[in-house]
Amino acid sequence: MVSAEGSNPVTGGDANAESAVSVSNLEKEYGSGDDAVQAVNGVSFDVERGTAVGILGPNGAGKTTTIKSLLSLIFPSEGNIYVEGINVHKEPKQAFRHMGAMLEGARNTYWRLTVRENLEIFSVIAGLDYRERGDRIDDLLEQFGIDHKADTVVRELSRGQKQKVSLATAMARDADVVVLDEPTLGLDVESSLELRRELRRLVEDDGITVLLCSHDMDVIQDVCDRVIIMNDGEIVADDTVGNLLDLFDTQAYEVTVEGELDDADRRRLETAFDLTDFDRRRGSTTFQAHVTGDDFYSLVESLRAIGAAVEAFDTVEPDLEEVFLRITDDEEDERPTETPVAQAASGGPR
Ligand SMILES: Nc1ncnc2c1ncn2[C@@H]1O[C@H](COP(=O)(O)OP(=O)(O)OP(=O)(O)O)[C@@H](O)[C@H]1O
Repeated sequence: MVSAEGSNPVTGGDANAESAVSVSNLEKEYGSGDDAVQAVNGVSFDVERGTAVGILGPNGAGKTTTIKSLLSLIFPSEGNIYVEGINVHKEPKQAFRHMGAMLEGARNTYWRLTVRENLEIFSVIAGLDYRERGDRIDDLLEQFGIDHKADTVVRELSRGQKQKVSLATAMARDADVVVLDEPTLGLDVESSLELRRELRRLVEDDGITVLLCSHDMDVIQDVCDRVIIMNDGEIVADDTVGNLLDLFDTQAYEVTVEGELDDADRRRLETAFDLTDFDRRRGSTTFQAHVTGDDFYSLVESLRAIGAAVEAFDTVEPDLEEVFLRITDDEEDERPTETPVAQAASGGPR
């Protein structure tokens, strides 16, 4: 597993004083006996104050279970979670004073109440007095661009507006740590971009710590400093977005050869090299070659040997989606020692 530089693994269940969030050896098993499901298996990570961390993973990876444990909505089988140094399961009320949550589908708001009433409730919970509340609510309405909807009931808002109210209520609590589950789900491009900008602003200008779970890689790439990738209840990568992209940088090439490569040649090449995304059309064949160093030259030799004239070799710039797919595919293939992730974890080349 790749570890984020500068992060401090937590051991023995102690809170890490430097961290806004500290999760150690988290385990959660649902059910029992033959029906038992190990949803989370030994997950540990820290989130530094004033940073944004994204949790990515395929369906069933254990992301929601981790988030729900953090919000104390479920009790883990093992492990400890601290928010601002407070154990969320032993002292949930104290921990909640520091936390705001935005759950998928704006489920953390009261849909029958108006936007302003929702913000009132959450600022009362936050302990703000009457005068502070008025100012805070006006600020939030303006900040999130929903002041014109202040007296509308949440149920009647668009999806994007509901998401904004949901984030505003999380902020009404004056939270230090905001936990978000699929914050941009169902939003149009413009609203999604706006919400991403707002989240980044909260981190950079207000020093808020953000932990967000999303299937939307663009959101994670735009908002987060660091990404944790989970698979099968475990963390399989944990590093800065930049480092994870670097890990796969210049390791893939898009190769275009003249002619439509026949199946026998394709199979021969695939046996020797890691090739993907074959596309035969209009008199040429394109594929991606995941090769490094000497393998690159061997591939050129092999193409020459089968008489395939190379039209173009382009470096493929990986995005987070590519990184994610390759890391989780490698896990599925149970070939961890051959992956760049495993190499990096063992101190190998990056
Ligand atoms: N209440 C429950 N009872 C039994 N099993 C559960 C329960 N909740 C989750 N699971 C199982 O635990 C595993 C992890 O689920 P979890 O919802 O945490 O994954 P996830 O990464 O959030 O997935 P998704 O992206 O689909 O939301 C899955 O195998 C799921 O079926």
